Amino acid sequence: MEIGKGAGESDESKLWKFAFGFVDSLVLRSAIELRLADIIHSHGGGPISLSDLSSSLPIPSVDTRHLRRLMRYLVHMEIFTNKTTPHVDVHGREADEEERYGLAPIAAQYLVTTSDKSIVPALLYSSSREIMEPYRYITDALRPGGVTAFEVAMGNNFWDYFRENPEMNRLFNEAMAFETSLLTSALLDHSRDVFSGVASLVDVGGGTGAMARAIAQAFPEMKCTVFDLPHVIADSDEYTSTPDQVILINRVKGDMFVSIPSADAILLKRVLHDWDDEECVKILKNCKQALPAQGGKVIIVEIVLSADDDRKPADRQTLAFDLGMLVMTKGKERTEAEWKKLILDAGFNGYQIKHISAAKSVILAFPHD
Ligand SMILES: C[S@@+](CC[C@H](N)C(=O)[O-])C[C@H]1O[C@@H](n2cnc3c(N)ncnc32)[C@H](O)[C@@H]1O
Ligand SMILES: O=c1cc(-c2ccc(O)cc2)oc2c(O)c(O)ccc12
Repeated sequence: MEIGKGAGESDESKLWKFAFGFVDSLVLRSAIELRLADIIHSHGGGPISLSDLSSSLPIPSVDTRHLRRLMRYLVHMEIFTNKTTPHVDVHGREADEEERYGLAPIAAQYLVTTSDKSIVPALLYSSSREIMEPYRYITDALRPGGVTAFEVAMGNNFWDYFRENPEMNRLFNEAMAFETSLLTSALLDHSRDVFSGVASLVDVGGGTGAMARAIAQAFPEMKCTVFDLPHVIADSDEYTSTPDQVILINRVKGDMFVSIPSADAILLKRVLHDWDDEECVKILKNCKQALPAQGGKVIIVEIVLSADDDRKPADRQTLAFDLGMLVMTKGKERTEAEWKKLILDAGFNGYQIKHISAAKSVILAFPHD
């Protein structure tokens, strides 16, 4: 313990933790690549011996002493559990002690790929080279002139890179759809009034249509359309079926900076935070053009930063999202005053904000009185 410090962590150990913060994400990635949670799950949830685990891995050979060290770290992260039991040899004699591993609750819920709550696509995406490497160039993103850290690291802008890399396009779309699945019930249960009575809706930048499908399922009379770039729409399914319903949505390819299909309501979920103010005003003006002459609304689902967030570092996740936008795109998270300015600059008449979950809000922008 440092002199003058309480019983808490020393400043030095805090700094070491920051310095090696990437280790946890990459160890988790290795656990996913090795399908450790799936193997233990298919072994009845464990416990499974180190030798059985080792012989079930999707790689041809492994040094079990190395695997044991990886498992030791994952047990420390509380992803897996471990027990040491005496190993009995073929003659019934007690030989060496043998490590056995089980799934901790977090792995059983989120890391088994067949679980409804599997977070595996989002973890593979966020620990990919394409997403980790740009963070090494944050300093470059501070220069005036608009080149993002992603462009410096990957040699292309974020959206064009995905267009040219189908595997990353698929991973990004899957990660976005996973994020949507976490928010769907909060959005539909707590904001039913926002959608009820709407005859047609276009989800602009709606990815592969996870949200449009959830809305179509909750409001079967509504004509729902997902609108996105051609390579994203090409990665989406035409329809999905539940045991009692076939959910059909329209899928339209296009560019929101050019024009947007007409509808009573336009949804923009986590789209505007990818763009600078001038680009957001352009997108919002195109949305306004797509709305009817009377009524209509734009439904924006985004983070609304509290005005003094830079003095409240407790909400680190929100600040990390904002930095993520700085690193990947030309966007940012915004305060209510910043949202108000964008909406009014795009020619809308009024707005209303509803808080829906810890991180997200619904901002309704109305074009007419
Ligand atoms: C951060 S993702 C959000 C996806 C989805 N709305 C969600 O919340 O999961 C932003 C989306 O905007 C789309 N996008 C980017 N540029 C676009 C453009 N010019 N026209 C239409 N969509 C675009 C991307 O392909 C991507 O699907
Ligand atoms: O690069 C990203 C990553 C995310 C993301 C991935 C997985 C999660 O569980 C949460 C967020 O979100 C992004 C996003 O919303 C965006 O507009 C651009 C890039 C990313």
